[in-house]
Amino acid sequence: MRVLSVASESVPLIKTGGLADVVGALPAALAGQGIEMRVMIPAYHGILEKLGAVEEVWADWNLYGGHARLLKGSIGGVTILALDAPYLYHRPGGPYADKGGDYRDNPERFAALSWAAATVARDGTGDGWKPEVLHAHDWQAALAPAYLRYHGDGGVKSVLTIHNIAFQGVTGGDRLESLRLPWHAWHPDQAEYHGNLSTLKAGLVTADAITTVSPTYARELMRPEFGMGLEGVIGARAHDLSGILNGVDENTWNPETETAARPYSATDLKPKAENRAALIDEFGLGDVPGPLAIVVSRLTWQKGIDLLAEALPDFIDAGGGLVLLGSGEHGLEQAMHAAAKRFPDRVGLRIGYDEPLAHRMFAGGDAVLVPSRFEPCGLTQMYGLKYGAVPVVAATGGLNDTVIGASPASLAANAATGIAFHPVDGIALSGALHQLVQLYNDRAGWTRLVKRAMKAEVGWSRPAAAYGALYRSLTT
Ligand SMILES: Nc1ncnc2c1ncn2[C@@H]1O[C@H](COP(=O)(O)OP(=O)(O)O[C@H]2O[C@H](CO)[C@@H](O)[C@H](O)[C@H]2O)[C@@H](O)[C@H]1O
Repeated sequence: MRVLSVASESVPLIKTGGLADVVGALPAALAGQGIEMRVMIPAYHGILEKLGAVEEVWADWNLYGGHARLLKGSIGGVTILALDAPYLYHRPGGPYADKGGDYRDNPERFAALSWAAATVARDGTGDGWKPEVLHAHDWQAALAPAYLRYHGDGGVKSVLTIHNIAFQGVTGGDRLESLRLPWHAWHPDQAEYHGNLSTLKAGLVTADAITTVSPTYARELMRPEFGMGLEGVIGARAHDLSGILNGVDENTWNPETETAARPYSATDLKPKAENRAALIDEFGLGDVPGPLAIVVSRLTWQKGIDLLAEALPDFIDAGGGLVLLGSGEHGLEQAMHAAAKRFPDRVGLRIGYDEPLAHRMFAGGDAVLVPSRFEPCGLTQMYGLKYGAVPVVAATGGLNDTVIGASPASLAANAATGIAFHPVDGIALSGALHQLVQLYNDRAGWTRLVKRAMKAEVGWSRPAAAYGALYRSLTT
């Protein structure tokens, strides 16, 4: 089976968040299911250089205002279709924004990506490749299923995956025509959204199947607290919605083959203790008698970083330490700067984006904190499991599906793999950090917990089988 995956980012070419990890990992994961997946992304500045030799497989003289070409290349064994439209994608800033804020033509930039995807899915590419399924990710690609529905699908089925409902591609209704949507799409049952247009909604009402990245988030999305205005639309499609957990790329995230730190395994944890000491040195901390917690995250309200700032003093008081890597909202960066200044021996901070450092942190940390207010799936708690950095998570979304929280019962049954707290507020997080210190201080019990976490299944084989089954159910 052939599947065209279309998204705004994919590792190793371009990444701003977890979406890129998942889009980049799917093709290799699905190859084992007999599925040939090609990935279509915009050819942002610098992408073609990374691809090397490319072949033109489609072109359009007027794709939302210019001449666009689809260039086939490959990276890491994955076939990439890069949409080369410099008038849309060659910008000095990031993929969505620069210092001045979001690009004003984002709706058209990603409509163009969606249009190209729908067109080549329907008609095939110049090298004779035609998919049976188009798999679109998030609002940036969500118009692709809509174009198939409104302009003819040529027998191609569509799947739309929601990685984060907070981003809905909302724009003015006056863009209906410029986004090549028909007049009948301007309707509350279609793309109209409270007097505006939502590209995500357009995809949600037109895709043959909808997925999101965990079973718990699939259920949460139908509730007003999580659906962010789209709960009714999603509820109406409950029969076509499934939650498929993300996996972790175990070639990249594997303590046994780690190159950024000393490699280790569940049967030989000694190097992990050396990594811990090296991490404490790297951040210039003093003695940390309790657990050394890590955070690798975008610093946003979603990720509960403000709750962490609130709960931190008690944790430090109980002997804990924290190293944090991330960037994001100014106020949250300031709050973490203040904490690092207040507890220079126990709190280390690195504002920025640094993958090798992230590896060193998981390899040396005792626990990873993920206090998210909502979390569709979450990847860092799974890296934490794999690396024996025990996850301390809010019991929401995919965090709820991947971590078995410690309780007297789950510990006695030898089942716990982390700590889960609810409700998602500073008091409950403080309680969870208190539990972390207690568990850590029972050294034999702690080692058992670390080893159990490291055995949790977080790879791609199960999710890949679920996607394979979904594609087959649509095409047979
Ligand atoms: N400063 C930094 N330096 C280095 N690496 C950093 C970093 N900040 C973040 N990262 C990395 O970026 C990725 C973030 O992925 P997440 O799944 O945790 O969240 P995100 O909210 O971006 O993704 C959304 O999509 C994904 C994919 O479906 C869902 O898992 C998630 O719940 C949803 O919110 C991880 O690989 C993490 O290690």
